[in-house]
Amino acid sequence: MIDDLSPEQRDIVDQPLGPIAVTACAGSGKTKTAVYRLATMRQRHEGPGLVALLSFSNVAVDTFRKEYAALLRSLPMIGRSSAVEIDTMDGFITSNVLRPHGHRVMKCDRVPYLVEGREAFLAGFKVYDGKIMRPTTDIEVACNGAGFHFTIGRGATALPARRAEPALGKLASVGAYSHSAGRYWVLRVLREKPFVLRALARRYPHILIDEAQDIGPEHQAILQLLIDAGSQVSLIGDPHQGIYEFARADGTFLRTYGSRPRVSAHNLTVNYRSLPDIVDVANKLTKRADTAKRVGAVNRATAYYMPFKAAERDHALTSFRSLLVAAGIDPAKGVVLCRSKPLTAEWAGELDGQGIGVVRCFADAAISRDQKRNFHQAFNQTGLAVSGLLAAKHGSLSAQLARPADDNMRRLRQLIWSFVRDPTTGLPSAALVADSVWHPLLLARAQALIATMVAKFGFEAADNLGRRLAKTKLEARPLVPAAGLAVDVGATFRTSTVHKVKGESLNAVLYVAQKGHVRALLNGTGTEEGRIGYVALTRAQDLFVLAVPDNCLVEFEAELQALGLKRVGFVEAPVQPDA
Ligand SMILES: Nc1ncnc2c1ncn2[C@@H]1O[C@H](COP(=O)(O)OP(=O)(O)OP(=O)(O)O)[C@@H](O)[C@H]1O
Repeated sequence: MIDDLSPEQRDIVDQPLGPIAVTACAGSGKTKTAVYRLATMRQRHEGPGLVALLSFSNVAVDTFRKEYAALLRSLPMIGRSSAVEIDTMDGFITSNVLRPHGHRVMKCDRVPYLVEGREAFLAGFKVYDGKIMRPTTDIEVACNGAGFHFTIGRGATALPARRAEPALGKLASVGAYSHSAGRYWVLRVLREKPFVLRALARRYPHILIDEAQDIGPEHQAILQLLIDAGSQVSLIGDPHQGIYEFARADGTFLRTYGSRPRVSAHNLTVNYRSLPDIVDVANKLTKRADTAKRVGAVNRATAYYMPFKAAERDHALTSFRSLLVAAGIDPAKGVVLCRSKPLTAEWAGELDGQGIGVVRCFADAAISRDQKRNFHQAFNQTGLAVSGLLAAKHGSLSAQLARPADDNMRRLRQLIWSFVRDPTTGLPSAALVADSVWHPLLLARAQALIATMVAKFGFEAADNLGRRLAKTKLEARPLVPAAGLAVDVGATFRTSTVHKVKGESLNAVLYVAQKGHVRALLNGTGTEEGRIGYVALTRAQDLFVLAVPDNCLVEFEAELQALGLKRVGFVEAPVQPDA
């Protein structure tokens, strides 16, 4: 069954059942290794319980599910057992602990639900930070050994437990929790209700965690409880790709796990994704000696740096396009990566959002639908807006829409989907001038939608819909520029933050760096900023271009060249034979 694995992958897959730790380089086939390992674990595990494969993004989980299903189809001898579970780490703890058992510590009379932070009813849930009242959903909970440490706000102001815990408890009493509070409640369930922990460890005797460098202290504490209760936990990941330090995930668990007694440690050192020049640059950054499986064309560089002027974005993009054409890569496959969301929006040509509160949510939904073509996001944003037009007691509407539990909720979901989909009768087009054309249409249609929800679904509307739907901060311009509506996707590159493309393989990458990002990249993977640059670099299969602000080029040029990057200036696109 493991013919198409490399020897080092096969060795990992073939290990006896029991905890293992795999430290791997970028592009080393962790996905394939994890999926095959899951299959052999399942095959070897006798007795009750499930084998779980957990990761940290929905995209990774979808990929694992597809690849595992394909593996099962191609290998009838391992049976079509369904006794594996593939989920995100948060999905796993939500469905196994929070939803079935959260009420035991949250003291609520309903199934707990996640709030995003913008739901209107949250206005009634605030906490005093010693100076001002702040939203309870802004409380960050950190696991602090056997206890917890609470902070709030951008400055991470410490919040005493005597204030934080009652505030979290009040929100929990209506069933609501934020992302951060969710992990707090899970830990409390597992620590305070030992029978839940025992049952969980029995149900999941083997757990394999992918992207294990992203395990933060709270997830680690949850896993440690499971290990102590008898689960065998294996980790696979790349410590150089740890880019969730804001969630205090610094890769320590993965780096040290292999030295624990009874945990066998392994490495993956062959990069199947990138051409050798790119792997060489990656090796210099990580001080590793990984090898490239692919072979590059003679005399063609694949890793470049390119000076650019901040005010001349189009010029830089044209140069990137020329490089793609010269390398024989379809320009539509080029991806522009940026460090931050605002920089990404700037390079994608997006304008700032408009409106406030509920109207801002509707405006964001129109932009998601008409510019980003992301209908799912548009639906979620509309759900949030609609819940802001209903009485506070319907605060869990967005969560219910995401997982409709009965026919009534399914019908409502359809109604809201029709509103989202149709710019002529529902959510008005983002191409309309926001304050004078888009807003009056939205006002009438959103009020009609709420009237239907009241009459046919028994909801209660919020007070003063007109005020909630006011046109404050809408401007005399469309929500998106006319060009942003172009369906000609070939003309524009996909633009993304580095975080969003983690785990992906991309043909060609333009990493748009600011001065600090270049410095961090050159310094290697010892800092999170450096690891973000490393993740951007290692997504590239055939071409990597680092865009460096021209006013700091002199400072960096020698180091860029020492790293193995070649300088590119403006390159004319060769004339196409069929042009
Ligand atoms: N044994 C193999 N032979 C040939 N190709 C392989 C092998 N294993 C993996 N690959 C290919 O290598 C590429 C990279 O694999 P994958 O995306 O799983 O890498 P990864 O280890 O998750 O990388 P990263 O952590 O950088 O995202 C994929 O295209 C995959 O099909």
